[in-house]
Amino acid sequence: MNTNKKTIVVKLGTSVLTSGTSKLDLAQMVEVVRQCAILHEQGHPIIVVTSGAIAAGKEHLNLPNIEPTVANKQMLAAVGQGQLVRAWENLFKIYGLHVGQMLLTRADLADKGRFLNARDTLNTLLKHRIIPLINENDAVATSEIKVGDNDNLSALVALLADAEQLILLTDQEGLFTADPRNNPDAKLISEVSEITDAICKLAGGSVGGLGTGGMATKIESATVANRAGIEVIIAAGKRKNVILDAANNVSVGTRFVSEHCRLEARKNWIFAGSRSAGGIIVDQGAENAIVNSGSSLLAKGIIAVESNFLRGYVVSICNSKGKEIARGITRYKSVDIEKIKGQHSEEIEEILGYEHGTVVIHRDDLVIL
Ligand SMILES: Nc1ncnc2c1ncn2[C@@H]1O[C@H](COP(=O)(O)OP(=O)(O)O)[C@@H](O)[C@H]1O
Ligand SMILES: N[C@@H](CCC(=O)OP(=O)(O)O)C(=O)O
Repeated sequence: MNTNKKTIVVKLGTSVLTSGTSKLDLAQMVEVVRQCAILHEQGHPIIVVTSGAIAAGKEHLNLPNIEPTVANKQMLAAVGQGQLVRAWENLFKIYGLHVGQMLLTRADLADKGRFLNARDTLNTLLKHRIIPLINENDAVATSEIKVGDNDNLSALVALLADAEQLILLTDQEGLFTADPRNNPDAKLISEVSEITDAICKLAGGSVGGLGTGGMATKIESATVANRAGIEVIIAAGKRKNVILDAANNVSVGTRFVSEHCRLEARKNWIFAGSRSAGGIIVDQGAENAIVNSGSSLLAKGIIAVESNFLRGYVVSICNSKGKEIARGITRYKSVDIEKIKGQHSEEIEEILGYEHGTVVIHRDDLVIL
């Protein structure tokens, strides 16, 4: 991919999608779609994290004042998610674009194997130039497996997509020195270079009754994304050309600059975040390909597997002398690798009865020592 293209996650809060009313604001949504379509046309992969299912459910059932119990919210989400996606689908269709829905929970992102499955789906949608539309799977998620708010979910999606930028669109121009709803003198903070305790204390909850988490969860989101080297912008959804400006580095809202290099952050995660769960011994050809040519690890070059591990685990890659040469995230569990080692990639499906792609460890998930 051209290096000028950046993967951008755009998160829309309920406050933006409804413009503070009890209905989806289609005029506001089409404006978002127009901007996403321009960036898409320029070749930037765009992912939309959309709230608004519960609001859409209330609108569809005409129950604006229904009690917000867990059961009611799950019912509203079950009804509203379809309405929400249909609205997005019809609007993106104006620009000749397809959308693909992904409903996630924390469990999908915390489990290593499911994380890879979700990442594969996301990448395949992007490869086919389809706009992923992501929301939490509210209809089935209970508090134990929920992320709980789409600000944090969008940071996890940005990590999943290895995005460059996360744009959180809300009903305020950005982070203020105090909640502007009840502090008319509050000032907009245009740039945050470090998320300190003082910054966290400025951010209050949601008082409008539409959104979840307010500014506090947006700061949590920015913390997670910044740590992974992803820039975060909090800005007003209704500001003209807000997405285009944010993507083109025009000053808008509050920008959280990340000092971490994305690649370094990923390497740190592969090293520090997870202990190696086992080892894969490779032949000389595979060693050369990985170390000198930046290639992925194929089954063909694997001689042996040590210890038991599952798909998604971090494993060591060792040469035939037992020296660790790299570490990476495996797409196949050890028992599968045992069966496919030394074989051509095209044979994987026939041997296992399924496949998780043609490589055992993708070069993006590999760190050379
Ligand atoms: N320091 C702050 N600066 C800006 N907004 C704040 C701040 N503290 C709390 N808020 C509140 O956060 C709200 C936005 O969050 P939320 O209601 O969850 O909306 P969304 O649906 O966009 O996620 C604002 O309407 C505002 O009242
Ligand atoms: N998943 C929920 C929204 C949860 C949420 O975080 O809302 P918001 O603070 O408006 O982004 C829904 O679709 O209604």
